[in-house]
Amino acid sequence: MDGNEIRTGGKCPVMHGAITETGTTVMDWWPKSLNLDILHQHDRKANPLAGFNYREEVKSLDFDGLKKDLLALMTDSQDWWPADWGHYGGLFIRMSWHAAGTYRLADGRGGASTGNHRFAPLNSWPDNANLDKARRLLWPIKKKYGNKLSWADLMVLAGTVAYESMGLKTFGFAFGREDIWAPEKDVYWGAEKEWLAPSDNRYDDVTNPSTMENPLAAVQMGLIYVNPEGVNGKPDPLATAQQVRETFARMAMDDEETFALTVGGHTVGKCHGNGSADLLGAEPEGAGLEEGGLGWMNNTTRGIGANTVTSGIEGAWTTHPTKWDNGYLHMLLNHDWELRKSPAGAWQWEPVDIKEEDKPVDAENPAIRRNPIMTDADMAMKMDPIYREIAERFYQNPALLDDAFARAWFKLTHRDMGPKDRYIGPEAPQEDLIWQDPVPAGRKDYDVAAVKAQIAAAGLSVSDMVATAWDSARTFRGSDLRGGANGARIRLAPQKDWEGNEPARLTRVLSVLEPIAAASGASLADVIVLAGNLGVEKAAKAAGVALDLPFAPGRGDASDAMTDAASFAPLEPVADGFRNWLKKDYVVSAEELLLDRAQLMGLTAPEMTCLIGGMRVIGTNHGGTRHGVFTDRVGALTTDFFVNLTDMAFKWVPKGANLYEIQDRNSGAVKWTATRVDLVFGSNSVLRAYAEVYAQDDNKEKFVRDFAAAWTKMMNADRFDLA
Ligand code: HEM
Repeated sequence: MDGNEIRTGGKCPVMHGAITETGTTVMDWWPKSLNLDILHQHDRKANPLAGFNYREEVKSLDFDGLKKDLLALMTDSQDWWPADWGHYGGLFIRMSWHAAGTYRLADGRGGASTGNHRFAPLNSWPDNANLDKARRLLWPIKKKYGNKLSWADLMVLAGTVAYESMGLKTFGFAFGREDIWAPEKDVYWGAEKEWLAPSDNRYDDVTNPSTMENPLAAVQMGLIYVNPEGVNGKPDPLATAQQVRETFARMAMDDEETFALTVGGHTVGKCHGNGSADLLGAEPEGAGLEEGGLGWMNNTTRGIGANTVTSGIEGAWTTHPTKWDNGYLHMLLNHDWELRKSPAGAWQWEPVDIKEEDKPVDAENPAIRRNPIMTDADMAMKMDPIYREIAERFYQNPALLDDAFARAWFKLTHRDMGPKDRYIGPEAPQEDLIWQDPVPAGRKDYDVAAVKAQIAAAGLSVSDMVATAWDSARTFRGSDLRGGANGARIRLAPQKDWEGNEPARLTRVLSVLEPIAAASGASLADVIVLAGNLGVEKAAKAAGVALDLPFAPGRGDASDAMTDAASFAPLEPVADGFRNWLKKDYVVSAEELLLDRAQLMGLTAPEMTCLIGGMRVIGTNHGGTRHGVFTDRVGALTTDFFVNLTDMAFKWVPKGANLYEIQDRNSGAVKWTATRVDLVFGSNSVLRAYAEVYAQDDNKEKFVRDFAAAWTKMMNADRFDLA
């Protein structure tokens, strides 16, 4: 049935006029229109626990009781989904890893911190087959601990406790991941329209993994990482090694971490492919409602236990798959391996020759022994020279693997939680780790008013102060809670040299602010923000509005030693619609980049509008250009940007890809120049509606107040100590 049939009183006997299915939305009619929805996800109205403060409440969780219950659950096999060898550890670990492993460094999106694994598309990715069962097995625990335990925390904890129950000394665990209640709308998982479409779609050259489209990290649509059977399903461990290296690097893992994770991951559990994938029903999102939200059901034969089909590969990696031991490297390094097909028809490596007692027993019948297996990615750990060197080293000294794995597992599962101050619970590790971007606490006891007075007397321009504070704060992204003004990393490499930070201007401004910080005891991070606030207040005053921005001291200054310069590279802006700047060789549409950045910063569409309108009249434009200044009164926080944008006295004339002239419609005289980003606020129907609000005569002061609120939100975005 389609919409026309309903409206013409056609075939549908029941009157209903709402669009209850996607497929006929505005975005379908005009696929190129800006998806402002990404700025307004996770509405309070969709949250059944609105007003509930998870991060406070989880502190009173019965941590010990929960852990005991989880340990008991590990070996409490259920008839509806029996545990392999009577232990669910492998399944739960795979669930935790798949929840966390979608994280990618490039934009910080993905990862385990929101519980997104419950929702589409992730709940139905081919690679997540049968993890719906893992979540269902956890339901009694979730039910018991209720609101005090989020799914997001539980899914990561289950894998961590599984490792403990199998004998690994973990590096710790932190609670504090708050659940979302609807699928994320902002995450780009790839352009393919078909699951597991060939890798070639997302590489310029599939033989050169670094050419994978950014910000993607997985090699095919619907996979978390690489294809276990080889590049495009063709076994070749050396080629797979290259893809593993790139994929894990995009998840922020180096060679040793990647090796430790793969080896440690496959030290326990098994692959499932003892049957035919053709007998499986649809994935959860596409399955009939009688499946109760589960997917991949085999309703024709016994498709559980030893007959489960998940990846299609069949077998365990080690002799004792429910024990944390050195069995994986023992198996991998001491046997020759040959390619065979699993019962489900997947490529897998099996030992040419193996002693009977070294084989793992069947997952259900201990009287039968089965061949161990290696995936193509496992073989990469032996065949690739760099991984091989690590393999030999870790095999000789298993304690190295224990430590490397425990640390890498902790990083994998906590990377997107932000700084360690946000960790909750008795087992949260205290050690400073470089990937947490540590920042020491700054002083709060200095005389803020006196410092502000010194800045005011130092003679910096409004534009200098506002632009520097903005550049310091704008790296913040809510996706993994990195970046931001705290730490004043803008004075350290690599940030101080980023083109978008205008190094010459930055050096000049910092040379004024640094002595003020040093003399007062305030951190430079605080002084930069204070200067920005001062600039905004001056601009408001010039527009006739008295403004006294709130300021909370206490930011700290980070050090070079605790800054992993390489991992900051992805935070570099290549475009900043707020500062009206786009790297010259960047071809993506400027307004899409603006939207992406606003989403990462956590701004709503009205907040984004205010900030753009304010920046344009304050005149912070990159390099001091006049593009998009849009006012004759630069430096005053007026509503001129919106007034002039909506005034029919002017016409917009394209002058190149990104530039426009704003001409007087009658005389043709050029008044100002603008960029695409400016004009989107006059042309997009929604953004124009916002622009009109601020162009109205009665909202001049409201604009200043709204700008101030959005500005303050940005300056404090990374003040987790204030939350
Ligand atoms: C190098 C990339 C990796 C590849 C290609 C890969 C591939 C696979 C495949 C094909 C399976 C079988 C799934 C099934 O049929 O049930 C599997 C299972 C598993 N993987 Fe990985 N994996 C990788 C990395 C990891 C990592 C990093 C971890 C955790 C740190 C991990 C932990 C597990 C566990 C515990 C299982 C067993 C699941 C069970 O017993 O039900 N894997 N992996």
